[in-house]
Amino acid sequence: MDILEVKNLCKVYGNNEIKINAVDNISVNVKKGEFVTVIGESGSGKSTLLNCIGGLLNPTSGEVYIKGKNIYSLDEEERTIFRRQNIGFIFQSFNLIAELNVEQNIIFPILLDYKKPEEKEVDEILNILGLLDRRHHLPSQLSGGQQQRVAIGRALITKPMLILADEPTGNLDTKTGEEVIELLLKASELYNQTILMITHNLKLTNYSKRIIKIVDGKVKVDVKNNNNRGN
Ligand SMILES: Nc1ncnc2c1ncn2[C@@H]1O[C@H](COP(=O)(O)OP(=O)(O)OP(=O)(O)O)[C@@H](O)[C@H]1O
Repeated sequence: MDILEVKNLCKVYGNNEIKINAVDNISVNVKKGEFVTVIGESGSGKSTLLNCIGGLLNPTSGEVYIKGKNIYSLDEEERTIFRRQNIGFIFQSFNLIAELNVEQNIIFPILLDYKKPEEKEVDEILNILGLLDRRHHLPSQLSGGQQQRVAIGRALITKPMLILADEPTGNLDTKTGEEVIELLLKASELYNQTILMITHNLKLTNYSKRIIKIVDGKVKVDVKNNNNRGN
């Protein structure tokens, strides 16, 4: 079964006078374990698409199935719980909580579900992301690349099947960006997770087997990349 099915998705911003078809009838399927990069010019609709897929932004029409569940058939509260349990988000601005240390930031999503984090699993994530010796540091005491690794840890800790990443390397230099993506792939392979990642950095598409190009809210190209290094 495909982990993600997007059917005839549309998102229109504005009203009759100024109407923007930000996502214009997109249908796309993604299999479990796939790493897909999403590219396209600024304003082409990439973030809108990702936010609709992630249940953060209600589409105007169309359907999003995750693990066979139509997420927009759920009410808001059900969707929030489903999202927390099944989707990990990584954003360009790391969105860490300044007052919490590395370990506390990573386990935060588990605490939100009133669960107790497994020490072994936290150590495993810290280890794979190279953060074991930073576990008690605050975000302000970390480099950009380290902060993004914490954000990745936070996205992975609940072992969601789907990771949605919006320009995760946008605030990092090229080398750090590549290192972070390599760690993201290593970690997600461990849990057989599916990743949909928006990037402006075409070099990063080399890591993925599949590239989707968005033009004016539509899927223009959906190709398999033979030159992949990751996955
Ligand atoms: N809240 C909003 N209200 C009105 N229009 C919006 C809103 N958010 C986005 N848009 C418009 O929708 C279109 C798609 O925007 P979106 O942010 O999805 O593009 P993007 O491809 O992610 O761009 P970028 O690469 O610059 O982040 C753009 O024309 C944008 O101006």
